[in-house]
Amino acid sequence: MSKLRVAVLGAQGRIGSEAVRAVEAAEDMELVAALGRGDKLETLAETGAQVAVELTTPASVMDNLDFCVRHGIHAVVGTTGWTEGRLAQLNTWLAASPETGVLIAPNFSIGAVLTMKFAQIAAPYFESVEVVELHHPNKVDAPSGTATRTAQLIAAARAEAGLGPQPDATTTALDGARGANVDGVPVHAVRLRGLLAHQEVLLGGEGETLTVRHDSLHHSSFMPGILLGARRVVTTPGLTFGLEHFLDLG
Ligand SMILES: NC(=O)C1=CN([C@@H]2O[C@H](COP(=O)(O)OP(=O)(O)OC[C@H]3O[C@@H](n4cnc5c(N)ncnc54)[C@H](OP(=O)(O)O)[C@@H]3O)[C@@H](O)[C@H]2O)C=CC1
Ligand SMILES: O=C(O)C1=N[C@H](C(=O)O)C[C@H](O)C1
Repeated sequence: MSKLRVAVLGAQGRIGSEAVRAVEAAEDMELVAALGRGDKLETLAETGAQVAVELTTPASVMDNLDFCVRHGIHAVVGTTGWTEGRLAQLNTWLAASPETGVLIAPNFSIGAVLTMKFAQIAAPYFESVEVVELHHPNKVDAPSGTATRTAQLIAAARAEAGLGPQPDATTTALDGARGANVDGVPVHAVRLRGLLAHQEVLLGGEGETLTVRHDSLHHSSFMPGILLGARRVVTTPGLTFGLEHFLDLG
């Protein structure tokens, strides 16, 4: 059977360099391009890449995806910075290239995907919920894509269960003291040397709390998700948001 032809964008970066090694080590894949900033996107077409793994920056990702979708190259995207406007733009591009698939995964690690799922399940049963994400200090965006997605899922689960606003008597606060407000869920971002990627979801009800915590201790935690995404995206046209759609989580 022929190997899946995979390219990595952001190949010299922290996660991109790990993805290059993972693709090279995968028996069913061939690494056909490893591109960094300034490299020509035309290389993707010239090398016959079927899937581009996009691991760059929020400032670069849209131009890269525009090129990929126009050339019918499927994409597996870990880069953060997704807004409603950006997703709408991407869907417009995909509508003009209906055979092409794009997976955007706020987090490729199975533990992080499960954290989101567990938080979603727990959310209707607790009056209060806050998200704390903790990352290495070289991270350029805050809050993390994972924390933003987690808060959105929690907010949707609360709304569906008919829960109102959270209790919070704060009337005076320093800027940022209560975190970022993502759909009514406070999200706090910590940047600390020594950390990689971590998240806690704190849930509180009368007389009890529940904490769901996940730690990515090495970039290898993201690799099985990236490889799974590359294998599945080629037969999944359109936009898929979240790796959970490629997992059987029940
Ligand atoms: N979904 C997930 O599971 C994960 C997502 N991420 C996300 O992935 C992204 C990358 O993270 P990280 O590796 O830590 O960041 P890095 O800054 O280490 O890596 C980004 C790399 O992309 C390069 N780059 C920038 N623009 C382009 C471009 N147009 N074409 C090709 N390469 C480009 C940068 O080059 P230069 O240094 O020259 O600017 C750099 O080498 C972030 O958005 C992060 O949040 C990270 C880990 C897991
Ligand atoms: O920048 C990182 O490192 C990470 N970014 C992603 C995010 O913003 O959620 C995923 C993971 O947290 C690591």
